[in-house]
Amino acid sequence: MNNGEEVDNKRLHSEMDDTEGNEKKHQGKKPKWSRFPIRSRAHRNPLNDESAADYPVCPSEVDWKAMYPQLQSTDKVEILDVGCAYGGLITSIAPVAPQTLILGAEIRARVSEFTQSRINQLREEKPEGHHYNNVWAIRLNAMKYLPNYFKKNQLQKIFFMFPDPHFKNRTFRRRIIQSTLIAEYAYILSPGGMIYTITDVQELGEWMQKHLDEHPLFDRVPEGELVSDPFIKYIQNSSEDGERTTKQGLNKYQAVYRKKVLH
Ligand SMILES: C[S@@+](CC[C@H](N)C(=O)[O-])C[C@H]1O[C@@H](n2cnc3c(N)ncnc32)[C@H](O)[C@@H]1O
Repeated sequence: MNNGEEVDNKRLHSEMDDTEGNEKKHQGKKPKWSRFPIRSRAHRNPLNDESAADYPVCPSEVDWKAMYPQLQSTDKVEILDVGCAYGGLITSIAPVAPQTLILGAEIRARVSEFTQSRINQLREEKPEGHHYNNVWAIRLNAMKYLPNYFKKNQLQKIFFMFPDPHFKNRTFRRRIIQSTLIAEYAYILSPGGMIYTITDVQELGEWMQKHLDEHPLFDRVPEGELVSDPFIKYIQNSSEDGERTTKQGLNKYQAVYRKKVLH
């Protein structure tokens, strides 16, 4: 058991609680980026991706200071958004968890560059007085290179918001939630750390839940417990797909899991 890491997760939630006033201030005042002036192929094949030479060999080789200008030596990323696209979720939670380093991982290079420009602009404009120095996004194929960036037990939260559904049987192995990858997510998550999933595709929701339910290192967090989770409303509406599905009135299938604390 690692009490330190469990406490960290509680600290993170209380950070969100402490900033409730701050959070209210931000509601409905999120910077508007209704137009995304880039075109990028909607899909890349994550299994056919670039070579390992494009990535740092291990977490200590990553230039974190270049991403987070106010980084202190003990700071580390604690929240990861996999498939962050244009950064809707990460830029929404940055002001309400101001002491926490948040990273978005996006496989499409042009999209991650766009998200970086968005964050740089937020850093300049400081809407609502927040500095946005605690958030960044990188080009990263999360199906292959997460352990190059994150140490064992490092993260408190991983978000999978509206991942690509890959509908055809022959492309199921491209889905971001599956047994071998869940083992990798478990490795980089702290004991008590959480995985958040949401999709508007029922079949994919059932797939993600089945695979996470079956994994011995995770327990599903009961819906009742999520009522008091300060992050839950952000997974519903703050990413671009979250906004889109809300506007379209689509059903959303969410499930949250906690990594077991083994004694
Ligand atoms: C359907 S979009 C959802 C975007 C965002 N999460 C949202 O809720 O609006 C899925 C995103 O995941 C990205 N993606 C797909 N496979 C990925 C991978 N292996 N690693 C990182 N990003 C990936 C895609 O490029 C795309 O931007």
